[in-house]
Amino acid sequence: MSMDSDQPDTDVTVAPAVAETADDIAEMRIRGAATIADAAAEALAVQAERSEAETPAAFREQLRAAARTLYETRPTAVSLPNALRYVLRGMEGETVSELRGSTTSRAAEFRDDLEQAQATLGEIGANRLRDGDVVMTHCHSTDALSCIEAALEDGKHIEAIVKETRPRKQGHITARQLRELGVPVTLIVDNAARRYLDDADHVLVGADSIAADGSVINKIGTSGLAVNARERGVPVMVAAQTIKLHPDTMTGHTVAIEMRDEHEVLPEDERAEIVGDGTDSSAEPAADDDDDGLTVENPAFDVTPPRHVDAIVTERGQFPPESIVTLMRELFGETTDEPWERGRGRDR
Ligand SMILES: O=C(COP(=O)(O)O)[C@H](O)[C@H](O)COP(=O)(O)O
Repeated sequence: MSMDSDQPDTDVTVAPAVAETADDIAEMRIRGAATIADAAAEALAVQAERSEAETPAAFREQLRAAARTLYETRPTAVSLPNALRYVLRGMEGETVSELRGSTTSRAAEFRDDLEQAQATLGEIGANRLRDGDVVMTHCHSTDALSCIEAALEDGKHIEAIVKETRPRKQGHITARQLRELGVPVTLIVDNAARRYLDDADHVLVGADSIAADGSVINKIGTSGLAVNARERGVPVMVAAQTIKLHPDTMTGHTVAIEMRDEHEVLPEDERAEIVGDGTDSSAEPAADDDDDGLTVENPAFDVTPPRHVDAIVTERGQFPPESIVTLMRELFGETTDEPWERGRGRDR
């Protein structure tokens, strides 16, 4: 699924609104796998609507360029390339007007389906939650929240233990939305999760990608939580629409884990408190002028092996992780080529 950055840039105009959406995704003003997919489809529709291309070939190349711009923002949530692929495969027609119409209606269809899938998934996931259950959440997942919302609509009382989720504290978004739904929330720091698992009936998380072997790629900290939950006997439920299934993993590819800026973990002033400002002559000399000897790593996601997951809940039903590959084959076949690479990279 790699983009071929050695290809020469063609003179293609990407609508400013598309560049803005790409920036919002990269900077996490738009975040979460389903929300990213929705925004990407919307951006392609905007590109189609605002295109001033005079020929079908120019129109197609603009749409592909817009897709590449969106694709290059964040690497882990497969819902992004899946959304781009879906919309571009619906770009059909002999004239610019036909191409515009087919692309915008395909994007609208995608966005409707996404919303419907989340609602259906929520109803299926809600069946796993009993009246009075306590769920522990990690990060902020609209798919996971859909399960809780559906359980509430069924008249069940649900409570939540919400992990803060350092460094970006997406747990605060989860806590706010659960409170808006009237769910009693206990907010904890990530390090308190094992202690509070004794009070939880389920761990409920979302996913950015699901691999063919049933591994779940989600916010960093999910795998440790799942291991602890297994040790405590608390079932781990992953709420993930089929847009999260990663087709390339069927042919042996791994999912790229995004490494984000170290300043999310350690701002400059806090770094200075650790390494000093260079005026302490007794400090160990640095290896070179730029190296203060302190490395900060900030992986945004991790991989939870299937043996630590009890169920993956999709809009097509719930699956033990090991059998998710059958659904992947049914939905994707074996194709993994990217329509936005045509005319540039390996498909030229
Ligand atoms: O890991 C995250 C978000 O990470 P980030 O905040 O870095 O984007 C979410 O659990 C999944 O994306 C699922 O979310 P949803 O169910 O809404 O698709």
